[in-house]
Amino acid sequence: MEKGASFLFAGTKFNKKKFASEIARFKEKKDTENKVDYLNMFESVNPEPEEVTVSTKKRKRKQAVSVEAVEGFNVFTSSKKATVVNEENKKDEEEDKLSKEKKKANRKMEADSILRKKYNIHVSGNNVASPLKSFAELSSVYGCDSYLLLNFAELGFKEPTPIQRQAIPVLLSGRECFACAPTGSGKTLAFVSPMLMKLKHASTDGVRAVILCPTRELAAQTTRECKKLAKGNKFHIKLLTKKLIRSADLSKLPCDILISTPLRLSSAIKKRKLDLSRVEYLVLDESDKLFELGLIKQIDSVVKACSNPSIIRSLFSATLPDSVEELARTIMHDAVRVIIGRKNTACESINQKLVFAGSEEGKLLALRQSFAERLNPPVLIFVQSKERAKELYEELKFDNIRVSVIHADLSEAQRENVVDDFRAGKTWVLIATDVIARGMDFKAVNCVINYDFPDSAAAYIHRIGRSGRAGRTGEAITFYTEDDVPYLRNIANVMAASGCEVPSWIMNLRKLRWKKHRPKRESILTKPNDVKD
Ligand SMILES: Nc1ncnc2c1ncn2[C@@H]1O[C@H](COP(=O)(O)OP(=O)(O)OP(=O)(O)O)[C@@H](O)[C@H]1O
Repeated sequence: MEKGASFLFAGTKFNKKKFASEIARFKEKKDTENKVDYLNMFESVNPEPEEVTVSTKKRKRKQAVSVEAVEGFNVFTSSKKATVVNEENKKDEEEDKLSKEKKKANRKMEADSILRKKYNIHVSGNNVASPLKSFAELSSVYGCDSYLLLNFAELGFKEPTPIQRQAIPVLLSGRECFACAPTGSGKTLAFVSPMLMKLKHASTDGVRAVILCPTRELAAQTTRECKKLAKGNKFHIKLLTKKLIRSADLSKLPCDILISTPLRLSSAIKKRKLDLSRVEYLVLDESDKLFELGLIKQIDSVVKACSNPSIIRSLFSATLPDSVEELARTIMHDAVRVIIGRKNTACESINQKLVFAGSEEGKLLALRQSFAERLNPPVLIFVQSKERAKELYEELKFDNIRVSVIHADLSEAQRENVVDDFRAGKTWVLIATDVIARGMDFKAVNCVINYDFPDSAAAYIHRIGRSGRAGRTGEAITFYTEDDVPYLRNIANVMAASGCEVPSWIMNLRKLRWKKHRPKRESILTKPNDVKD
């Protein structure tokens, strides 16, 4: 049979030349009819619903293209159509991809918010990185070197604490950060680990990261913690001491991480001993303390000296007043705010009590009585001045308890020894001023006694936070006299917010705007100072 001839005419001789024009007309009509029929049929059999998923649409278009290709009529029309359909397919694929991405993003957002709810993590800011499910994610998601995870394991850290879950990914994602989390909740690791991860290896390119701490003791402790976490990597981690400033040409000193108090660092900057223009990370630990009036100039000079435009700054504290946040925002870019639990509250694992002692003499009696009944060392006692610290030490040193004292009149070495002895359990009771109220991590302090009423709610939170650390329980006893009653309500609010019982009469007191409360108190000494035993 001749190619293209109809089956009906098989065996019949047909003069095609003679009937050429009719054939052409007939064929043309038939083509169109066929096509219309086919399309009509397709539309009626498969009416497209108003809302169809992108993939069903695509399938239909694919079917349409394949049927047209089999029919083989009008090559130009169908190839043009195929191009249009191909473009539509491409668009569909893109839409498909976008919708999948959107769904994935929604699922991620849901999972993030479930995790945040579980750990009482509150964040504000755009595109905040997901909280960590485990430390293992540091390696699977962020490519963390194995030494760091080994160090966590060696230190017995199995799970990240809530602040670590959120602040670490925020910092690793290159964002600046305000972080407020309870005392003893692992903030140090939360800012040191991302720093170590980002710095990757030791270098001799000058200072690359700076951590500022309000006191020498805290700076020394943070240096030790940094070194423990960096074990296995050869980072140069330096505590800025007077000796170091005197002895070394700091500009040539290999130093990846420099830890200092603001005063020491700003004086080294002033003497042009230090170049901080390459600093990539700046952490202000106990940031609200650093932003207090006395330190603000020094902080300002450090912030200015860290002039690298891509620097990442972060602020960490257990207390973060709005005024400090406002001030800090002026120097930070697009910072993420991470709050664990409620801002400015005490650690919930501390059992807090208020004790009316009547007078100064009453306080000493109450203290001796409580030690006679039950002394559960280590115990930390806070007083409001170094003079009072010395007086209380004089009273207690012959009481057959291993007591020691720390205040600003001791030399750096003496202070270090006192802290070491207390850590080692050689002393049971340590009398202190607020110099060690912040950040100091004495592992298992069982009880904090506020012998003198604290001068602010923040001071209260930090003082009692020396116990009940890393999930342990602790006890806090606050003595008060008539002089302190007007300020009781402020402390009672902190107690109530962390779930402690407070007598209703205290909650009914008028709330005072807190001024620094350091009333002049009668001497603690029961004997004149010059009478030697
Ligand atoms: N993931 C973890 N698991 C268990 N313990 C941890 C973990 N991270 C840190 N710690 C331990 O918790 C204790 C408190 O940590 P850290 O001193 O960093 O607290 P902090 O939040 O800075 O407290 P503060 O507000 O008083 O300065 C330390 O002894 C530390 O070793």
